Amino acid sequence: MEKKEKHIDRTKQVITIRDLHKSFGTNHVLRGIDLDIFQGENVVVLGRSGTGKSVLIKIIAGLLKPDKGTVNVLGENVASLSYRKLEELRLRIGFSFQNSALYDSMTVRENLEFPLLRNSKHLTTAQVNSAVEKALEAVGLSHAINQWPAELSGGQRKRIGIARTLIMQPAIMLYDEPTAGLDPITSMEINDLINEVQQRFNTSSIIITHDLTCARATGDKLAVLLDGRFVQMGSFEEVFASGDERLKSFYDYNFIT
Ligand SMILES: Nc1ncnc2c1ncn2[C@@H]1O[C@H](COP(=O)(O)OP(=O)(O)OP(=O)(O)O)[C@@H](O)[C@H]1O
Repeated sequence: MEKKEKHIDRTKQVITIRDLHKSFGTNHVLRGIDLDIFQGENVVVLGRSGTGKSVLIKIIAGLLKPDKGTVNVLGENVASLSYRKLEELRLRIGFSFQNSALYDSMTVRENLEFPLLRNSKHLTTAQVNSAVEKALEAVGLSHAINQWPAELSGGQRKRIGIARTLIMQPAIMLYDEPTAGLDPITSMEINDLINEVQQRFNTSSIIITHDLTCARATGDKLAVLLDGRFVQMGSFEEVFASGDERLKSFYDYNFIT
């Protein structure tokens, strides 16, 4: 799918990170990260395994505490939030993690209802049904509502996982390796879905990936993490036209025509 016209609102900063540091013992993982993400913007984070990409998104979601620096998400300084405020903030962040598996013992409908019933107890049955139908429609799987996860393909399960996240109407989506383990055609469909979610719900997203086709298809901006810092930041074309040897050394990007 061609990228549609983007609606990035550069007056609305959704995530602002300054001089972020994080160590585990002597392992100094993040060594001064700066990042700005605007409303409606998709940012792809690239980097070798173990460079701290997951640590970064866990800090953004308040699951890990920074050692130094500031992380502002949706107007809140994450490190200074009380437990209750952090819970409220997390409800506005959708996680599509590799291991965010569906519950096999629940139908698709029940999987989608689960986060709603747990977090929005005041909703009527009609409101829950409508939210489930809307989320399934957004991922193109309305017909799967009564199916079991085991009856779905890997790509369909990924879509249902994204629908389960969308049902909470997040302002920010965090995708951790969304195309990992999927064939190229299914991967392209997930890339299209990431863009559709961005267009339709005006979300800002961080997409962690090793898949350069995904990076090119979904990223308005790419940030390349190396040795705890972003060493490149820009559009796909800018980053890969840079001729940076550090990129060439670990990405065989010649397969992209
Ligand atoms: N809770 C933790 N305790 C101790 N060390 C951790 C913890 N979480 C992450 N690390 C370390 O931080 C470093 C970065 O890990 P992280 O999972 O962020 O890498 P990544 O870039 O996401 O890798 P991959 O691409 O393989 O998922 C690794 O050295 C890891 O061992």
